[in-house]
Amino acid sequence: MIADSAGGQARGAITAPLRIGIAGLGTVGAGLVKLLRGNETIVAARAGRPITITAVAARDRTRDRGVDLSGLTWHDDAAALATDPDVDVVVELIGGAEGVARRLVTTALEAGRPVVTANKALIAVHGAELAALAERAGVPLMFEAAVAGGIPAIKTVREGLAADRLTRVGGILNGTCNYIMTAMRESGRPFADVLAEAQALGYAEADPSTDVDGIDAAHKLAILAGLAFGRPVAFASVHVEGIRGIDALDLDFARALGYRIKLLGLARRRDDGVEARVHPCLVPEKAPIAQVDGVFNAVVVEGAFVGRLMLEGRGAGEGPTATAVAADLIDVARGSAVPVWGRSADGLTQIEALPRTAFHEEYYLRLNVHDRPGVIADVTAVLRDHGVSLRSMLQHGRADAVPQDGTAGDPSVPLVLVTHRTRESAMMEALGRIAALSAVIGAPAMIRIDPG
Ligand SMILES: NC(=O)C1=CN([C@@H]2O[C@H](COP(=O)(O)OP(=O)(O)OC[C@H]3O[C@@H](n4cnc5c(N)ncnc54)[C@H](OP(=O)(O)O)[C@@H]3O)[C@@H](O)[C@H]2O)C=CC1
Ligand SMILES: N[C@@H](CC=O)C(=O)O
Ligand code: NA
Repeated sequence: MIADSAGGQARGAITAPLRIGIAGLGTVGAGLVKLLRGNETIVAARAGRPITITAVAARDRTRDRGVDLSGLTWHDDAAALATDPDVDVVVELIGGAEGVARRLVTTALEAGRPVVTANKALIAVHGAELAALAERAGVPLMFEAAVAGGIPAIKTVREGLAADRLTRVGGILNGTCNYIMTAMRESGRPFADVLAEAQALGYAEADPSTDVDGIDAAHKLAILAGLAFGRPVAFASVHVEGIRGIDALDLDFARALGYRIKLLGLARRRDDGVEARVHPCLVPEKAPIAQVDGVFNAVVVEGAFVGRLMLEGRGAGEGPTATAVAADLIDVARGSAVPVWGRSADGLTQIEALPRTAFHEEYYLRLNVHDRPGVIADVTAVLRDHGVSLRSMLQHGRADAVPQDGTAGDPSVPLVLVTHRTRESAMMEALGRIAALSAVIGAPAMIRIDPG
């Protein structure tokens, strides 16, 4: 009986190994095999019994994964792990909100098997229904690796801070994007080169656009916000922007203004609802989060009683992620289980996040403008009309070379404006009008400013 074997240590009677089946033997799956074997004694001592791998599944049986799989049952259909009689706990490390990962997790929970997964897409999109399934079956569904890799983010928010009313959660939640922007800033290397490096290091998702378009960070933010605010956040309501629009010029201007650019996830409880969004932000370079570089993530939480805390650690890669998966397995082996969203799934409804028109921020704007008299007056007149107040302005010299739009006429120059706090609805309207000015070339760049 799974319930007995999973609850062994609590009753102090069962020392039989916890038998696990691993679906997915890529970066995380192979990393987990190495960790469980390399730290076998430590893991057994902390789990109260050995954790042994009995079965595995992946697509390509012939691929060398750098780990010895002899003696393990191989399943061509990963979903078969859910009903393998020699598997007590299913470990899902394939990825994706749909397809075989969803089928495997659903079938395993329906069959009364505990599940451990690193799959943020699955939990962010289907977390409410999976929580209900897990609760009905009375088995744990664990996903520490899904958010911020090796940082114990789930445990901290759901258990460590369970007594507080949390008001804010978020941070740097994607290692690939942070790695790319750090390298671009420090060495001026091109986006594509650094992305290829992040993929080779095992940081990126199977489809790296999930990382660079902000979706992976949004999955993690939706999960964190759901835990912090007690109800899952409807994933489709999370506002998402990635890093493709960040130009090397913006990194330089940010530096000149005393900021760094970070892709941040921000979820806040407000009187009128919950904000949940992912987008690049300028953060003051002295803010602790601005110092979090490379593959490192930072999880920031604020609560009425606890105040503010920030956890920092590696957010992606084999070792850190495998550590988080193994920690969940140790919890399952010990018989400790916490409700998926920190409270009963019965009647749990989703939160719809507020639309972007409700945001209220300071903004950095970069325009490419024809360098001719009256341009600044035209731009500032639009901002005035929409009640947007300017804090500072930067124009780097005069471009006396060829115009950037390739046409004859005035040369073009970047013009950078920083505003005071304003409603995003006003900023959106103003930007629409600014983009239509004859002196403005192409689409303006807009990046929000966060105190960090
Ligand atoms: N990489 C990281 O740093 C982190 C990843 N995660 C999450 O962990 C999970 C795994 O990520 P990662 O290890 O990087 O991914 P990889 O792409 O490295 O590995 C995916 C594995 O899944 C297997 N697989 C894919 N499709 C199928 C299928 N239809 N049936 C059976 N097996 C399949 C692949 O098989 P084969 O090898 O034969 O092709 C491969 O072994 C994802 O949910 C990811 O979001 C979470 C935190 C960090
Ligand atoms: N692709 C993700 C991996 C971990 O979640 C990232 O880069 O952070
Ligand atoms: Na984690």
